[in-house]
Amino acid sequence: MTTAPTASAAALRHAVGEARRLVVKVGSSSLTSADGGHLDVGALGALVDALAARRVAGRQVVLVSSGAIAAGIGPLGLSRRPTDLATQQAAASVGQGALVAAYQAAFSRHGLTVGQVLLTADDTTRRSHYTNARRTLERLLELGIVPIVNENDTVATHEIRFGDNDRLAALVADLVGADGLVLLTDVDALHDGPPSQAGSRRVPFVATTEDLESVTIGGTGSAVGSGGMVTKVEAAGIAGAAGVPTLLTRLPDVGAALAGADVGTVFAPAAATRASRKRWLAHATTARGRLVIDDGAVAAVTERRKSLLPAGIVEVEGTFGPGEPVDVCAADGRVIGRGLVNYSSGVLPRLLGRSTRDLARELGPEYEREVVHRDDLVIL
Ligand SMILES: Nc1ncnc2c1ncn2[C@@H]1O[C@H](COP(=O)(O)OP(=O)(O)O)[C@@H](O)[C@H]1O
Ligand SMILES: N[C@@H](CCC(=O)OP(=O)(O)O)C(=O)O
Repeated sequence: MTTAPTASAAALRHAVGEARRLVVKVGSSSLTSADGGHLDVGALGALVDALAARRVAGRQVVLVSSGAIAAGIGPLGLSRRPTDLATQQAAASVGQGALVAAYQAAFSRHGLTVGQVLLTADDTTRRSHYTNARRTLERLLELGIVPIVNENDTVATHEIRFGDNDRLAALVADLVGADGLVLLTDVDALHDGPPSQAGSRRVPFVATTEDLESVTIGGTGSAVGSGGMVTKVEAAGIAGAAGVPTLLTRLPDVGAALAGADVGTVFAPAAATRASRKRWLAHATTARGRLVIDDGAVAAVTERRKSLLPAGIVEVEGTFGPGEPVDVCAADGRVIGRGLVNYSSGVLPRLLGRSTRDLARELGPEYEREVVHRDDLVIL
C-alpha cells in the first residue's frame, strides 16, 4: 500500500481546479430540457465552453456524459423515460448519436475534436478489455482529442449494467490516472438530507467516510436521472480509493468550481491506496457468482491473508468459468471479498470441504491449486 497525505478542502479544490488530467461526468438531468425529452443545447454549450477553455490551456479532459436515453425520448415520440430495457436501448441508440453530434458541434467552435468511447460493464470486468480501454483513452488524449465516454446502452443487459454513469466515471478516473474527478448534477452539492426536505444543508467537505454518518443519502430526484446521490457518493469512494479527489456540484457552477470557489462538495481521497490490479478487482469487475465460506475460512482469508482453499467453502452459487470474478461471502451472506476463481462452477461443487492433498491424490496434481489465490483476492 502507498500512503497519500491528507489535505484540506481548499487544497483539494485547488488540486482539482489545476488538474493536468481531469475526468468530468455530467448527468442526464443537467443536459435535458425541463420536459426531460430533448437535449438542452444551452446547458451542453455552457459545459463545453468551460471544458474547452481548459483544453485550450493545455490541460486534458475526459468527459463522461449521460443523456443518451433522455435525448432519445423526444425523437421517439415517448412521453417519459422508458422503463423496459428494449425501449431504453432504442432510445439510447437514437439519443447517443444526437448527443455526440451536439458535443462535436460545440467543441468544434473551439477548434477541438471529440472521440466517442462506449463501454460496457463487461469491458471493465475483463482485465484485457480494461487495459485496452486505457490504451485507447491514452492515445486519444495524446492526439489532443476530447474523449466522450458513455455506457454502451444499446448492448448492455440488466444483469451486467452500470445503469448510471457515476461508477463508470470513477473507474475512468482511475483508468486514466486522473488528478481529479468532477461530478456535475442538478443539485448544487451533497446535502445532509434530501435537498427537497426543508432545512437540509450543504456538506462542503467529506474528509472521511465518518463524515457521511450523519448524512441521509437518497435516490434520484428527477424523471431522467438514475442512481441519485447514492451512486455519486459511491463513485467518490472509488475515485478516492485510487487517490483521486472528487468535486461534486451543479453544471452552472462548473466554472466557479474549477476556479477553486467554495461551491459544491469536495471529497478527499483515501489516505492509503491499494495496488491498481486490486482496485480493478474491487471496483471494476462484476461478480459472476458467490462462494459461501465457513467461519474458519473467513478468519484465514481476512486476518491471516491466506488463499481460499476448497475445504473452507460450503456453497457455490452462479455460473462462472475459471479466471472469472466471484464474491466471497460469509455464512450470514455478508460479502467479505472478491476474487478470481481458479475452477468453474461446474467443477467446484465436488471439491468442497476436501483437502487439496486428498484432491490431488484422487484427481491429479492440477487439483492441488487453491480456489482463489491470495494475490487474486481483495478483501472488501
Ligand atoms: N443527500 C442528498 N444531497 C443531495 N442530493 C440528493 C441527496 N439525496 C438524494 N439526492 C438527489 O440526487 C439527485 C441527483 O442524482 P441524479 O438524479 O441521479 O442526477 P444525475 O442525472 O446528475 O446523475 C438530486 O437531484 C437529489 O434529488
Ligand atoms: N448511459 C445512460 C445513463 C443513464 C443515467 O440516467 O445516468 P445518470 O444521469 O448519470 O444518473 C444514458 O446515457 O442515458
